[in-house]
Amino acid sequence: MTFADYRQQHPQQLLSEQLRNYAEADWNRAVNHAFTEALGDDCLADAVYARYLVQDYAFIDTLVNLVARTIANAPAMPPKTVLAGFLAALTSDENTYFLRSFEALGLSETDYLNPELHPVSRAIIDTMKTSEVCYEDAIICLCVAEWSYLSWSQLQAGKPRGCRFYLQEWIDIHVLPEFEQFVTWLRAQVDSFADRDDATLERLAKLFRCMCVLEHQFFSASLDPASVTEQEVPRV
Ligand SMILES: Cc1ncc(CN)c(N)n1
Repeated sequence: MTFADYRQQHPQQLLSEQLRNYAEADWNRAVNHAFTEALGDDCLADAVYARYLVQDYAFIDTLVNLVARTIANAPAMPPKTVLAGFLAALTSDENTYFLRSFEALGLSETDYLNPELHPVSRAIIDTMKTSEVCYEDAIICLCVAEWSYLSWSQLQAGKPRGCRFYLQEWIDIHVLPEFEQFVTWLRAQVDSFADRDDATLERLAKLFRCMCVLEHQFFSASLDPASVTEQEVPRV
C-alpha cells in the first residue's frame, strides 16, 4: 500500500500518527525490543551495554551536526530556539553521561573514539548526513530517533530502579519532561508537513520507516552484532 492510500483510509489521523502507524510493525519492534526490556529489567550484561554505548557515541557527532544544520535551515526563529535547546542538552548533559558511563564500564578513549562501525551504525550516520540538507527530512529523522526513545523509555521507567547508574540514567534522560516536550514539538513540526505534495510525503514515509528499521536493528546488533547483516540494512 502506498502512503497516499494509507492517508486516504485514515484521514482523521495527524501526519505523525499516520507515519507511525504506516510503519507500525517496525516502530513496534524498535519500541518493544529485547534490548530495552533487558535494560529496564537491569539484566543487560555490561559488555553488551558497552558495545551499544560505543556505537551510539560514534554518531553523536553526526547527530549534533544534523541539529546544527537544521537550526540553519529552520524557516523561523521559534524552531531555531527549540532546536538550539536540544543541541545544548546533547553537547552538555548527554555528552558527559557518555563519558561518565565509559569510565564506569572501564572503557578508555582508545575503546570509544573511532571504533569499528557496525553496518547499522554506518547506515544511521549516512541517513542523517543525507537528511541534513532538507528541513523536512531532518525533522523526520529526529522525530523517529527521539520519539522512539521516549516511547521505549516510558515503558521501562515504571520498573524497579536498578543500581547501575548508566542503565538507569539512560532511561531517566529520555523521560524528562523537557525531553517529552521536545518530542511533542517534533511531532507538531511533522504534522505541519501535511500540506506537502504526494511525492514528498511518500519520500518522508519511506524515510520514517527506514529510521524505524535502523532503530530496531541497532538494538539487535548491540545484543548480537552477527544478527544483522550488511544486506539487511535499509538505505534511503
Ligand atoms: C540509535 C539511537 N537513536 C536515538 C537516540 C536518541 N537520541 C540514540 N541515542 N541512539
